Amino acid sequence: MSDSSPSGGPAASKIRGGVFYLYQHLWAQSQGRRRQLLGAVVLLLTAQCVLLIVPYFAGRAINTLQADGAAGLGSAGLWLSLVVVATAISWLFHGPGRLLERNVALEIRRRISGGLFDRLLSLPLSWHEANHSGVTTHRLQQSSSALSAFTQSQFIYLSSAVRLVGPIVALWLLQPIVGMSAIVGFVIICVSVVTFDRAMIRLAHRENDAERRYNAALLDALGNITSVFALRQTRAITELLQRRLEAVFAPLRRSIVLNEAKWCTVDVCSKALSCSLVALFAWLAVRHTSTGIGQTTIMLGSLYMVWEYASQAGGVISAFASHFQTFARQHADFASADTIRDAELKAPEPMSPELLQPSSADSEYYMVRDLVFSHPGARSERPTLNGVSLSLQQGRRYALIGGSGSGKSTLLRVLSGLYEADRIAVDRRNGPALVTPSAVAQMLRANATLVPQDAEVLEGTLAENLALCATHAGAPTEQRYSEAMNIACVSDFVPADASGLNTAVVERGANWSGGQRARIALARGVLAAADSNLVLFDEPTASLDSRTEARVYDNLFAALPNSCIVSSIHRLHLLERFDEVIVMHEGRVVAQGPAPLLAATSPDFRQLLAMYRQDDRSQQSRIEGAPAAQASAAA
Ligand SMILES: Nc1ncnc2c1ncn2[C@@H]1O[C@H](COP(=O)(O)OP(=O)(O)OP(=O)(O)O)[C@@H](O)[C@H]1O
Repeated sequence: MSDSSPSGGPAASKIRGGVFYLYQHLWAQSQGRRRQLLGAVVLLLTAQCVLLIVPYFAGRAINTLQADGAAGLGSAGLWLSLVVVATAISWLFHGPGRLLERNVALEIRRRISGGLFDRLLSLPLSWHEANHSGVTTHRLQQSSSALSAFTQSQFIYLSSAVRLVGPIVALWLLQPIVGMSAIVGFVIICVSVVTFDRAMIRLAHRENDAERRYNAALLDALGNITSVFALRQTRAITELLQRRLEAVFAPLRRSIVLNEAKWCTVDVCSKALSCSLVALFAWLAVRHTSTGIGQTTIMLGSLYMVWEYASQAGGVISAFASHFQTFARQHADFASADTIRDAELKAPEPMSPELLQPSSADSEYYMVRDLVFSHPGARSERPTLNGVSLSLQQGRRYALIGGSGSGKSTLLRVLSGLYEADRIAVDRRNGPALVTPSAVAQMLRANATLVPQDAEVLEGTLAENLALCATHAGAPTEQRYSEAMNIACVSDFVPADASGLNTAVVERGANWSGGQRARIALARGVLAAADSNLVLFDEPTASLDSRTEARVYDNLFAALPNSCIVSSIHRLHLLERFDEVIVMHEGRVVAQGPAPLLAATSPDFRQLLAMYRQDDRSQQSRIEGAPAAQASAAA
C-alpha cells in the first residue's frame, strides 16, 4: 500500500454545478414524490411567514404600555397573547411540513444508494479492478447521505430565506432609508461569507479524497488481519494509517482557520449593522422631530421593532453563514460519487434477442480467432493476450496450462464475457459469426459461466452463500444445493442437508480451511453453471489434496456432461482426465490438441511437462532422501 492516490486524486477536487447543483439532483431524485416535496415547501414557508408577525405584536405591546401606562395593560396583554397564538399557528404548518420533508429525504437516500449500486454493477470488471472497493464504498455512502441530509435541511434554508426577506421588508415599511441600508449591509456580509465558503468547498473536496484513502487503508488492514498479525505488519500499518490521517488533517486545519476568520467577520459585521440601523432610525426620527416633521417622541416599541428585525436579519446572516457551510459540505460529499456517475458505461451493441439466449443445442462449437486484449492499467506495452486463437466444442473438456503470468486467468475472463476484448472474432455452429468485441462479450455472457480463482464467500450461512448465485434462467432451487455440495465434495466436511446448509460462514470464510472454502465456492459455481454450455474454471482445486482434486474433477465432468469445460490447472497429472490441452505462453495459445498428440508435436507442451515431472521427482526424492540423511546424521 502506498500513499499515492490511484483513484479519486486531486482531479476529483473540482467544484461542480454551483449552488443549484444539489437542487438539480434533488429535483431529479424526487420524481414521484414531488407533490410531497412541494407540499413540504409550502407548509414550511407558511410557518415562517406566520412567525414574521411576532416582533410586530411584541412592539405594539411595548408602544401601548409607553403611550397609555397602566391603562394600557389590558391591550398590551392582548398583543402579547397574539405572540403565543402566532407561534402555535406556525407549528400547525411547520410540524406536518417537516414530516413530509423527512419522508422524502429517506426515499431519496434509498434511491441514490440503489441507483449508485445499480450503476456499480453495470460498470465493467476492469473499472472495479482499477478502483479500491473501500474508496467506492465511501463514495456511495457519503453521496447518498449528503443529498438525504440536504433534503431534510430545506426547512432551515426556507426559514432563513423568509427570516431574511421578511425583516428587511418590515424595516423598509418602518423607514425606507433604514431598509435600504439593511440591504446594502447584508449583501456585503453575504459576499464575504460566500468567498470564504468557496475556499472551504475546495478544502472539503481535498479532505474527502484523503478521507477515502484513509478508509481504504483501514479496510485493507482489517480485511487482511491474518497477514497483518502473522507478518508483523502492525507497526507499518499503524504508521501508514497515521500518515493518511495526517493527509486528512492538512486541509482540515486550513479549513478551521478559514472558518474562524469567517465567523469573526460575520459576527462583528452583523452586530455593527444592527447597531447602525437602530442609530440610523433614531437619528432620522430625531431629525424629523427637530425639523418639526413627524413624531415629537421616539417610540421605544418602534425602536425595539427596528432592533428586533435588524437582529433577526443579522441572526439569519449568521445562520446563513453556518448553513452555507453545511451546504458546501453536502455539495462536496454528494459530488464524491461523481466518479461513479461519470464512469464510462459503454452502451451494449444492439443484438437480436436469440443471440443473447443461452444456446440450447448440445453441439455448440466456438472458434475464437485473433483475440487481442490489454488490461487498462497494464504495466507492459505488450497486450496481455496477443493474437489468441482456439476452438471449443460442447461436450469436450479442455485443460488450460501455461507458466505463471502466461494469461490463463485473463483468457478465461474474456471467454466468460467479463472482459471485453480489444479485438476478437468468434465463429459458432449455432449462430452467426460475431466480429465486434461488444457483441462477442454479450454472447459469451449469455452462454458462459466462470468459476473464479479466488474463493470469495460472504458472511451468512452456507445456504445463503449458495442462494446468492444464479443460472442464466434465474436462482437455483434449494433442492439442487445438496447435489452441488456432493459434486464439489463439500459433503466431506458438512452434511448435505438442512443442518449443514445452516452452518455459519464468517467474513471471508475465515472459519473454514482454504480447501473447504474453495469447495464451497465451487459448489456455488456448479449451481450457477447448470444451464451454461461453456463452463470455465480458474484453478478450482489448487488448494485441494490430489485425491480430493481427482474426485472433484470426476464429479464435475459427470455432472456437466453436455457442457464445454475449460479449466486452468497447474498439476499436470490431471491431464489424462481432459480431452484436449490448450497451452499458453506469454499471452498466446501456442498449442491445442489431445495430450499425446501435443507430446509428440509441441515443444512448449513438452517443456511444461518436463518441468512438472522434474519438480515432482525432485520433491519426491527430497522426501525419500530425508530419512536416510537423518539416519546417517544420527549415526
Ligand atoms: N487487472 C490487471 N491489470 C493489469 N495487469 C494485469 C491485471 N491482471 C493480470 N495482469 C497481468 O496480465 C498478465 C497475465 O495474468 P494472468 O492472471 O492472466 O496470468 P495467469 O496465467 O493466470 O497466471 P497464474 O498462473 O499465476 O494465475 C500478467 O502479466 C499479469 O501481471
